[in-house]
Amino acid sequence: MNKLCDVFFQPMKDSIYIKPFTMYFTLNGIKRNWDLMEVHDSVSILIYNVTRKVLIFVKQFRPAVYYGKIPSQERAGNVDVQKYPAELGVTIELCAGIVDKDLPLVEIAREEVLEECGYDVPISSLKKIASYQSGVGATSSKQIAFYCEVTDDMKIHEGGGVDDESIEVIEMTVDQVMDYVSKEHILSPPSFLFCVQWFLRSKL
Ligand SMILES: Nc1nc(=O)c2ncn([C@@H]3O[C@H](COP(=O)(O)OP(=O)(O)O[C@H]4O[C@H](CO)[C@@H](O)[C@H](O)[C@H]4O)[C@@H](O)[C@H]3O)c2[nH]1
Ligand SMILES: [Mg+2]
Repeated sequence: MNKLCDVFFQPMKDSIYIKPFTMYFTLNGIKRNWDLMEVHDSVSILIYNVTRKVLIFVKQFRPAVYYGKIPSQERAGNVDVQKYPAELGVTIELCAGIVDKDLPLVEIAREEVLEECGYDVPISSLKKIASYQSGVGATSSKQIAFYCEVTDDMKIHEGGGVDDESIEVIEMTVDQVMDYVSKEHILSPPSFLFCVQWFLRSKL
């Protein structure tokens, strides 16, 4: 249960996570410009616990998702959190993290599995599924998705993330995940959908 309060929005000041730019260019003789953001690349990991045959995901409050749930006319001043509770911004995602260190991607993926989900896995257990653009309209970052099988005895702590992260680790059976992805709208990113479909297609 997330306890949310004191919510308000402000135009962004300098950020180490997001750098906005306008790109000016001439393409096929036509002068144009495009507003975009530089963001970090990322890794994501689809984790399957073979001991109990469950997929491991993370549930977390996403400010950007929450923002999207607040009607524009109610974004000035403090947000009424009774009317707009934290749950509106809670997503189900793959374990994932930004590439903000000069380390091999597979090592960053291994660290995320440990920090967010509590499983201490060997590098050799991480298999690359795909590499793709995580955004194309406003951001240019790419994401590299891995698949990782774990066993119960690799679990060395509860997970939950580091520093101010507040992550809940959840487990779903194959039936539960099939049911979840067939809902009318799911609060999960496309990378989640893609990797789950990949799993259902190639691992079952
Ligand atoms: N953006 C931002 N603004 C802040 O003000 C801000 N303040 C702190 N941070 C820090 O950024 C890090 C974000 O956590 P992760 O490294 O675990 O990355 P994720 O948020 O899981 O994002 C991944 O997974 C997503 C789902 O697949 C994809 O969509 C993303 O592309 C992908 O990067 C944390 O250390 C957090 O403390 C901010 N980050
Ligand atoms: Mg993360």
